[in-house]
Amino acid sequence: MSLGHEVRYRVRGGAELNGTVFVQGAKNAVLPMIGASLMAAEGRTVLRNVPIIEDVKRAVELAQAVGAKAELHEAERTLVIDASQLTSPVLPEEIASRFRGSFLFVPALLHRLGEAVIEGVGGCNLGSRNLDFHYNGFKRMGATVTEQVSDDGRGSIHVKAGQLQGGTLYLDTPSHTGTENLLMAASLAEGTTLIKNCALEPEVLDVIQLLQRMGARITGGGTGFITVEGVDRLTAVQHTVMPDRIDAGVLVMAAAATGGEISLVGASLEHLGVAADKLEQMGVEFAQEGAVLRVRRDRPLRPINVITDEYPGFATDLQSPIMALSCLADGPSYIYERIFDGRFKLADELVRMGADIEVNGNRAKVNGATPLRGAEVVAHDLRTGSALVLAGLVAEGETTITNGYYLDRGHSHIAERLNALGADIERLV
Ligand SMILES: CC(=O)N[C@H]1[C@@H](OP(=O)(O)OP(=O)(O)OC[C@H]2O[C@@H](n3ccc(=O)[nH]c3=O)[C@H](O)[C@@H]2O)O[C@H](CO)[C@@H](O)[C@@H]1O
Ligand SMILES: C=C(OP(=O)(O)O)C(=O)O
Repeated sequence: MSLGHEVRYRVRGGAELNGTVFVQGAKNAVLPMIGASLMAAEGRTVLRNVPIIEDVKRAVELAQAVGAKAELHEAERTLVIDASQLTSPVLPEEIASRFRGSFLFVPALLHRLGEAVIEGVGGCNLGSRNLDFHYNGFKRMGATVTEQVSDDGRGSIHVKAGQLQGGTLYLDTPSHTGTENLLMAASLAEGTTLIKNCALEPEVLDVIQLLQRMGARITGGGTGFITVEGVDRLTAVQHTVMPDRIDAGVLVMAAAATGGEISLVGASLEHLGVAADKLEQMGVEFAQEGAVLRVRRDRPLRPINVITDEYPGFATDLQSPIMALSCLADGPSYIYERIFDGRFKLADELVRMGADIEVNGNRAKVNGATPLRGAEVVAHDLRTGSALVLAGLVAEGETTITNGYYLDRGHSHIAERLNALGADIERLV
């Protein structure tokens, strides 16, 4: 199977961005929602405002691989899932290893089939990305977790459970997908579950809303302590996926990089958390007008200090884009990456474009402002990809970004949307 790494993006820099752009539905909300929809044993779940991205296409393939009927109606941005006949507990490597969200199918498989076989979990390669919080939680609910190696040396993890039992669970740190997985597991477990140290991300709250609509009894979302009273069954419902705050943040930074004024339909300043404050300090002006966020930057960018943190802290997924933006700010910017230990591969690519960046472990110093020039650069992960698009928008000449599949994993029609604002970007296959 092609990995799609031959996709490239060509960006010609120099244009100011102006106009109106739509923020896509949230990748990190729709993926757990697809997992949740597999818990409904009857009826059809209808998810609206679904982003048309590669991760969603993989999730649809994975839902089909375990026996569900899943139809993605791209023009309507609507996904219809009928999970009445789940037939296989296996998350096959060729699909599951291409996106992190595959692991969010495990609770549904445990409840519906009594087991899940995980042949691989993908996602951006950001250093160590363990799943111990998830496995420990499932075990505390009565599941057994074993690793098996087949004759050809391929490993897989088998999680088995009769009826999962409620109990007291915790996350060592407030893991985003960890919270979602334990919430889903607890929703159909017998008895009451308390989950401590839960993630507060807006996507987690959106997933809770979907689960509640399906009949789950969940309280405490957004507080760090969540209580779930297990129920016997969940019902298929309709839900509209929240807007993607990371997509919104990248679009804000595109306007910040080029200057100009854009209106983001569906963006919420509140969802940007501390990132909004940091961008304001850099010189970006915001005006929230209902569901539309107006963004303008008409003075020189100032340097910034960024520490990534769980929500409402500065989102790690916006760290790469702000590194690119910092190259344009007049003076030294400091970035401290606290969530992932392998998220600075971008620095070398930006240096290739003329940036001056010193990396020391999980800290980086960006010495701005340096003029950027077009170059052939590599997207090492999704957010490196979006950061390089930002750099390409202001670089002199032409930038070619290889490994474009990563961008396609998380941004829907990014070239078309930016071109409508005045950019010059081509997706080359
Ligand atoms: C599909 C999805 O929603 N992806 C998002 C999710 O990833 P994901 O849910 O994988 O990220 P986590 O919040 O779980 O990870 C945060 C930190 O906890 C560590 N950890 C996590 C789980 C575990 O069992 N053991 C462990 O040690 C990780 O290695 C990492 O250092 O949140 C990240 C942090 O906001 C985002 O960058 C990703 O875009
Ligand atoms: C790290 C990311 O995603 P995933 O967890 O799906 O790899 C991301 O969205 O930047």
